[in-house]
Amino acid sequence: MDILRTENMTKSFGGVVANNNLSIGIPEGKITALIGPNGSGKTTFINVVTGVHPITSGKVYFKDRDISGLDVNVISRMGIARTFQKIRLFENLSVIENVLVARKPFYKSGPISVVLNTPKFKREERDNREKALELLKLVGLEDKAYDSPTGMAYGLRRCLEIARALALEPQLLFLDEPAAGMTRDEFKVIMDLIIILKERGITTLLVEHTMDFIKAVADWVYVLNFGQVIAQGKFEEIERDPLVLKAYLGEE
Ligand SMILES: Nc1ncnc2c1ncn2[C@@H]1O[C@H](COP(=O)(O)OP(=O)(O)OP(=O)(O)O)[C@@H](O)[C@H]1O
Repeated sequence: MDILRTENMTKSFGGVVANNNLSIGIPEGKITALIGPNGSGKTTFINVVTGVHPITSGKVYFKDRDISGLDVNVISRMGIARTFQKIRLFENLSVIENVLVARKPFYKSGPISVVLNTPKFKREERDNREKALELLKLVGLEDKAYDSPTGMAYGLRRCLEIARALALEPQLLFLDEPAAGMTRDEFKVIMDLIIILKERGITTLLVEHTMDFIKAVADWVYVLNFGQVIAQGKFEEIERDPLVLKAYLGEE
C-alpha cells in the first residue's frame, strides 16, 4: 500500500513548471529515492506535498486522505516530517533543546501548569527529555546532548536535524540530500540510521545525489527530469535506463 501518493500533481512558479503532472506512490514501510539532475523538481516535490508551497493543480493523498492545500503545520502533525537541504537549527540552544523544541506539538500542559511547574508538567518534561535522549542516541549524538550545535561537524549537525524531524514521531520522513557535504564515515551513520528507521516501520523518501547511497538503501527509485518522471524501478534497473543516462549526461 502507498502511504502517500500524488495524482497529476503540478507546481508552477510563474512560467517554470517545476513539477509537471506527477503521479508518484510512496510504498509504506519502504525506502524510496527521488533522483534527477539539478533543477529537475525534487525539492519542489517535497515542498508541495508537505504544504510548504501551495499546489498548482492535482492532488496529494496521505493514507488515502486528501491533504492537498493543507497547512504545513497540519500536515506535520499528521505524521509527515522532513529535513531541509540547508540545515536549520537553533544555534542559541543546546543539542537536546533543539530536539525538545521540535517536540512542542506533543506537550499537553497549558501555560499555567508550566508557570506553576506542576507534577503533570514535570512528568511531561521528563518523558520528553527521555524521548529526546533516545533520539540523540539513535543518531549518535548522545554524548553531545548538552553541547551547542554551533561549530559541530557538518555531518553531526545533519544528524541533529534528522533527530529533530524524528521528534515529531513521523510515519513518513522526507530527507532532502542528507549526505550532502558529509564525509564517508558520517554518511555511513546516516545510511545505517535510515535502515534502522525502516526496521521500525518508518517510511522514507530520500532525495539524494550520491548514487552509492541510493544503491545501498533504496527499495524503489523514481527519476525526475524537467519535473516529470522519466523512469522508475529498482536501482539496478534505472541505472542502465537510456533515458536516465541521457538526462544525467545532459545530451540533447
Ligand atoms: N521558490 C521558487 N521560485 C521560483 N522557482 C523555483 C522555486 N523553487 C524551485 N524553483 C524552480 O523549479 C525548478 C525545480 O527546482 P527544484 O529545487 O525543485 O529542483 P531539484 O531537483 O531539487 O534541484 P537540486 O538537485 O539542484 O536541489 C527549478 O527550475 C527551480 O529554479
